[in-house]
Amino acid sequence: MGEVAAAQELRITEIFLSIQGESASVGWPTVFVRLTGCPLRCVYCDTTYSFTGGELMTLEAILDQVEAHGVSHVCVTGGEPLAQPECLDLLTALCDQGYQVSLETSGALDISRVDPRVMTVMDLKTPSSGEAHRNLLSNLAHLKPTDQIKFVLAGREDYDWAVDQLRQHDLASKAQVLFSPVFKDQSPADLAEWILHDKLPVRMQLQLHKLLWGEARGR
Ligand SMILES: C[S@@+](CC[C@H](N)C(=O)[O-])C[C@H]1O[C@@H](n2cnc3c(N)ncnc32)[C@H](O)[C@@H]1O
Ligand SMILES: Nc1nc2[nH]cc(C(=O)O)c2c(=O)[nH]1
Ligand code: SF4
Ligand SMILES: [Mg+2]
Repeated sequence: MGEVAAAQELRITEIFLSIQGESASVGWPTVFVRLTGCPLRCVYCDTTYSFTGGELMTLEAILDQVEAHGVSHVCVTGGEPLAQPECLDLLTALCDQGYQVSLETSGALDISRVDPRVMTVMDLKTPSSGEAHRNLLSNLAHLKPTDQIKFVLAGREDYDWAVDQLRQHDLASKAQVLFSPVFKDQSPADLAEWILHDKLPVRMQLQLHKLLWGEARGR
């Protein structure tokens, strides 16, 4: 190494402005920073284009691009953002700049070192995703009441499994719990009826950006 430490770089698929379509921040104008790469392969994944490619960017260049969009909410997603260790420094730098920062993560990587100012949205992968064996249950101990535990569901088996997880781990006492249908693979109306029938303490979610714009990339 020379005298000056190498600038930290992250591999980035895209940075774009949109309406937050998921989570408890739904509806806010938000800058999305989508990190490249994911060690999971959920069968329903709507972002497979983020698995490879991307562009190396310095932390400084990312912060500049975020700032240029001029809004106060930032969502760090992917791919699996925590698969790049430098993501932790990006999250802290965004918080230091005063943004309201959320993180979308698969729940398969350790969240214990995520800056406590970040709102973490942690997926618990359902059986139909094919990746439920990757869920890191030790993450549950690191969630704050303002964080969210998310189930993305396709079919009654996923639903029954999610209800079981909810009760077994008393999830509603740890964070807000979100139930969201896999786009086109789960009837939202059926999901709503199941939740009401069981009077579950969960928030149902539809992906607002897909209602607005379909499956367009960078939205
Ligand atoms: C693309 S992932 C990126 C962050 C992280 N890898 C994860 O899985 O949470 C963001 C969110 O989109 C959800 N998602 C992906 N494909 C979807 C689909 N077809 N329908 C509904 N939600 C989907 C994921 O379950 C996750 O909650
Ligand atoms: N509008 C919009 N909102 C989102 N919230 C989470 C997203 C994601 O891909 O993680 C996402 C996305 O891709 N678009
Ligand atoms: S963890 Fe997220 S990005 Fe990775 S395959 Fe699953 S939904 Fe897609
Ligand atoms: Mg998305």
